[in-house]
Amino acid sequence: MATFETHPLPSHLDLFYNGKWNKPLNGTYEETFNPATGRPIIKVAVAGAEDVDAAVAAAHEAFHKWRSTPPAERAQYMRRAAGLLREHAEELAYIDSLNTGNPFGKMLSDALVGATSLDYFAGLIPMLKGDTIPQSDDTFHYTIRESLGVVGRIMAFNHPIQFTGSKISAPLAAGNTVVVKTPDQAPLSCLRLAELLGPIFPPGVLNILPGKTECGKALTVHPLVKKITLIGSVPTGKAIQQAAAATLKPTLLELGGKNALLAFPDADVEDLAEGVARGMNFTWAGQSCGSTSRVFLHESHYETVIAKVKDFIEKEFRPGVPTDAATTMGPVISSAAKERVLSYIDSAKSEGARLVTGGKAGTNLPGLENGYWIEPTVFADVQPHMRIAREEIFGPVMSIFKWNDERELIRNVNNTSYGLTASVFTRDISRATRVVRQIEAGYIWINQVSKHFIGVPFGGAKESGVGKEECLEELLSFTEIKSINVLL
Ligand SMILES: NC(=O)c1ccc[n+]([C@@H]2O[C@H](COP(=O)([O-])OP(=O)(O)OC[C@H]3O[C@@H](n4cnc5c(N)ncnc54)[C@H](O)[C@@H]3O)[C@@H](O)[C@H]2O)c1
Repeated sequence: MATFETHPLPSHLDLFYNGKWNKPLNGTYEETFNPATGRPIIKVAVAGAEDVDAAVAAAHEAFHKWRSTPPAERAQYMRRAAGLLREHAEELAYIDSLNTGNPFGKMLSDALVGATSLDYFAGLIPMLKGDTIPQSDDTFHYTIRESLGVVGRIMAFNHPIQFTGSKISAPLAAGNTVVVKTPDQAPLSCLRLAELLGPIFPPGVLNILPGKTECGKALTVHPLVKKITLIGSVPTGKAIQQAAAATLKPTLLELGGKNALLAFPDADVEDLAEGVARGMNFTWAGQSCGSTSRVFLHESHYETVIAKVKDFIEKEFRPGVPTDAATTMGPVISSAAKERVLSYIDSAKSEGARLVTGGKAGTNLPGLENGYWIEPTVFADVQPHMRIAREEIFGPVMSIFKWNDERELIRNVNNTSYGLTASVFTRDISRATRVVRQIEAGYIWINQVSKHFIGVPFGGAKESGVGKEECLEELLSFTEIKSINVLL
């Protein structure tokens, strides 16, 4: 098992901007916790509005040189960053599992996703080109793509190193400088990332601020921040869009979901049961925006599949020390999150849903008794009016519905203001193709769940987000088109 000795914590706990470590101007440091034990790990700086000013000024200063750096050279910087991330993936994964409670094995893949993203966007840099537009013989019209300036990137807590590695990639590739606000609850891996990657970029190009809401708000309203992006909840997305309106700042928002899995009678029940269980992402206690937390099973296989899902979950997902490579399930992020999830479990019971498995908090594992543990929980016979059917829980709680009429199924699936992901299980490709057209969601799987594929646009419909990531469109969204008209 990894330990502090084999995988040390970051040695800097301050703010990284202008190519160096800076103390927070208000002198504030706060504890960050290990959610598996409930114990504090170490105190970390909390950036305030004045620190944001200083970091943005440094990023603005660096912008003019960075945007003029030849594309091939920019790509080299990014490939070096990808290589370093890969080289240090184990250590970053260890820090993330300590600070988020997510199991080490999966955090290792997270770090590698960050590296892949840096390489992918480095490779896309040649796509930052303009057009020529035919008009008349005596004129010449063309466009160029320009970088925006300073980009603010605000992070959610569930995949800190993956998000930070991935989300700096497109804006940096497009010639922007970046100020990252780390997740409130889990800043440590981002600080280690700053130690590793910060020095390889020119000062001010990559800036990383541990901070909380005040830091996010200050970035959002700052006039020198030319685009603000968020991975977070719908209410935060709305607050950011409103605040960004004051400077007419474009936003890129990756928000929450209440995603549906639709199972048709011809689906293979073994594959389906595994897909239902895995789609809930119990490994990180259901804390994934893409989790298919609403499962619609056809009446013909309803009880059979429920029994198989229960078996699968009880065999597959067991709490354990998150830094241990064999652990398959972690806790939720905080005691507040634990209380919130438990209130949903209570509401499901009182509203008449049937508890299939789980439902309890806590674990007896030595040393983990005070962590924020909740059993993987499944409710069946859920009705559309119940709270667990309507609200994003962001915890290990799945709702199963029974259906027998396709039109009513689609109506219930779309009866939500969210629209992030969905999954359809059927062996009939014609039916799958017809059904996915009717589902109001931005990212849909057929006969699979959860996976992202670099290059395939990821982003929500309806209130689940604005804009697409992980693709060429993301790169282009960090540029602006300038049109030039020449009289010959
Ligand atoms: N669509 C996606 O790709 C995606 C991925 C992961 C998580 N999420 C969503 O994120 C949420 C869970 O993450 P969370 O609890 O960290 O979300 P959150 O909305 O509470 O916080 C997200 C970030 O926003 C900052 N913030 C909060 N209020 C702000 C404000 N007024 N102005 C500026 N910044 C502000 C926080 O400090 C934090 O860094 C869930 O809803 C989940 O579905 C979405």
